[in-house]
Amino acid sequence: MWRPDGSDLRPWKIGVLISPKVKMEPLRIGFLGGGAMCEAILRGLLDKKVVQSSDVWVSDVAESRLEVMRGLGVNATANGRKVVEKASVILLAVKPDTVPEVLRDVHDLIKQSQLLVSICAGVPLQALEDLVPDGVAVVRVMPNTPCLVGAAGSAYALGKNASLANHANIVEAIFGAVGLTVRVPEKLLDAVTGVSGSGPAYVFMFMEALADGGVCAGLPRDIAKKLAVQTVYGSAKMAMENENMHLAELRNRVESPGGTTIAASRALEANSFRATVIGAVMAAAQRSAEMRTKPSPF
Ligand SMILES: NC(=O)C1=CN([C@@H]2O[C@H](COP(=O)(O)OP(=O)(O)OC[C@H]3O[C@@H](n4cnc5c(N)ncnc54)[C@H](O)[C@@H]3O)[C@@H](O)[C@H]2O)C=CC1
Ligand SMILES: O=C(O)[C@@H]1CCC=N1
Repeated sequence: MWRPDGSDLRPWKIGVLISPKVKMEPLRIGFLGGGAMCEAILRGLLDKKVVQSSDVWVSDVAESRLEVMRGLGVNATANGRKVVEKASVILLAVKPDTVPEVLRDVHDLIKQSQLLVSICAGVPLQALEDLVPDGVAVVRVMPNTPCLVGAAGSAYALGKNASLANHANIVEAIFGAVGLTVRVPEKLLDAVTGVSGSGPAYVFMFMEALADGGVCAGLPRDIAKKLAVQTVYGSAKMAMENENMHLAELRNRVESPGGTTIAASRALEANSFRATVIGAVMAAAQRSAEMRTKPSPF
């Protein structure tokens, strides 16, 4: 269950809550890749005190990223092998096309007692399992950048060696501390990427356009931005607090007969707003599926 403030979601408590038989050690997390997502997850975990900074190791090839990590008080190194030696959970957070070389470099160090968690878009469990020693548990997670503020939406799928009682518990402890988590069959992770993995970008774009609309209608930019962001935040809060109500019902309550909102809704429909958003989700989901065979050229 998601608790927006992340309270009482420390891993040992999760272990007790979900399965009284599971006794979990404090997490030692090793990130391979210290970029934007590592930072978002890590800041969220440190903020919620799910791990101590001394129990976190991060490797990156960029010195500038290692500096950022040292600034967070965690152990930072250019050597991924040191990270794997220390961690109980290895969190793979490099770009998808870098995954094979990064895992080959540490292959001989990975033990069956460790869990590999990959957040890399489009990289299948089978490919990950082929890159680690036999029997090692692997979980694929698709989180999103709101990890940073404890409001992520993450979905995960368990690999063939990962168990519900143990490995799902660990993943829930990590990603549940920084937002909502759901378990899905792996085949749905491309769709998840289209909705929530990439989703924050569409929402930021929408807020930007909403603010621009305000400026177009005469508002000063700072006021337009504040109102646009608050409107998205307040609407999301209402949708969460009325989860049994259809989203169209919430919309209809704003649309007074003959009023301003229905005029705007008509303009949005005339410009295929919903079809455009659905098309964007499909484009991201298709790109996620395609990344298995066509990696990024960049
Ligand atoms: N950015 C997002 O919103 C989301 C990203 N993801 C996934 O997370 C992964 C990371 O994405 P970002 O953090 O956005 O990318 P990023 O480019 O910010 O971070 C990747 C980091 O890996 C480092 N790196 C490159 N080669 C390395 C190596 N051999 N060893 C160690 N580090 C190395 C880079 O220097 C960089 O700092 C990707 O696979 C992406 O698909 C998943 C969900 C959301
Ligand atoms: O754009 C990307 O490929 C990554 C995966 C999900 C969000 N960002």
